[in-house]
Amino acid sequence: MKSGYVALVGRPNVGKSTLLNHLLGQKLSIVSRRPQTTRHRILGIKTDERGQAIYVDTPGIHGGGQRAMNRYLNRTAISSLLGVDLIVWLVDQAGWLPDDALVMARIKEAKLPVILAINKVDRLNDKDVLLPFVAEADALGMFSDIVPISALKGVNLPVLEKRILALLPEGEPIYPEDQISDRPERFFVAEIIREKLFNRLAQEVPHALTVQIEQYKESQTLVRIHAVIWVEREGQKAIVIGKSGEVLKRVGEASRKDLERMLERRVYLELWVKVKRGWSDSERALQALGYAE
Ligand SMILES: Nc1nc2c(ncn2[C@@H]2O[C@H](COP(=O)(O)OP(=O)(O)OP(=O)(O)O)[C@@H](O)[C@H]2O)c(=O)[nH]1
Repeated sequence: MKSGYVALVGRPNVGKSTLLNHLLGQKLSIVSRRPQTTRHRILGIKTDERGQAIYVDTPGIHGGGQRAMNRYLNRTAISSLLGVDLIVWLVDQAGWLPDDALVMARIKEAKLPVILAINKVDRLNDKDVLLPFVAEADALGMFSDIVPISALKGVNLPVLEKRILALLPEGEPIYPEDQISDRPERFFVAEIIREKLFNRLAQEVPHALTVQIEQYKESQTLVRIHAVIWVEREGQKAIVIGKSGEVLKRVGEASRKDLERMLERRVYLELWVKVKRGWSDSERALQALGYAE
């Protein structure tokens, strides 16, 4: 049997969450059209007869931006390379971008086997267009494998998985076979609420928003959840609440539906919107909200 840790790295929006969800066959991390929605390191665990691959989903390693949230994201991305056995680097079929140079530098430092997965090839009518990119990547001499994939359509994912397992060390499974994550349920609860907010408020309240679960009480038939949505300004609070509370009501309803499905129990969900000025730019506020490592 094979078993080990696989770091999934790549710049924001390249399709890491989509790939992870597809490989695991479950919706674990948030998928969004907006970049930088994966703030947490999520372990997705896939066990089959060949072995166990433990995926570490890293927030995008990217340049620019000196704010605390960006620093946090960069730190987690780098620390997620410590202790892994293999790196899968996801890039877009359109080619390298300036940010990719940063990722490349990190990966070289890590001195681990690297698979380059070229994603979104479903966007290409003529696959030959990829050849120069593949040749250029190959010439770098830093990849164990180069695999074109479509995370969205599931193209070539069995090949990718096969290569991943081939490169993992021999070993017995580290986690129980039926475990798919190491995150507590309340983490997924916050992620689901945040996903509904992002879906609803796409343009209006970008990253200045986070969800904190203040209370999580379960009985056999019911889960009572009390969540606070933190924003940075009064104006954003008004947007999240909406006219006569419309937005918040819809977000609550959509979240509750998903939560009841996930938790297989009735859910009583209470949402509050609160203002904490400058939270995304304050290391201390980030720690208080659970973004500390
Ligand atoms: N056409 C196409 N679109 C894709 C593919 N994979 C992902 N996408 C889309 O790309 C966007 C970003 O995907 P995500 O999976 O959220 O990207 P991510 O890398 O996890 O992004 P962050 O959370 O910002 O780190 C979404 O709109 C996906 O539907 C693919 O293979 N083909």
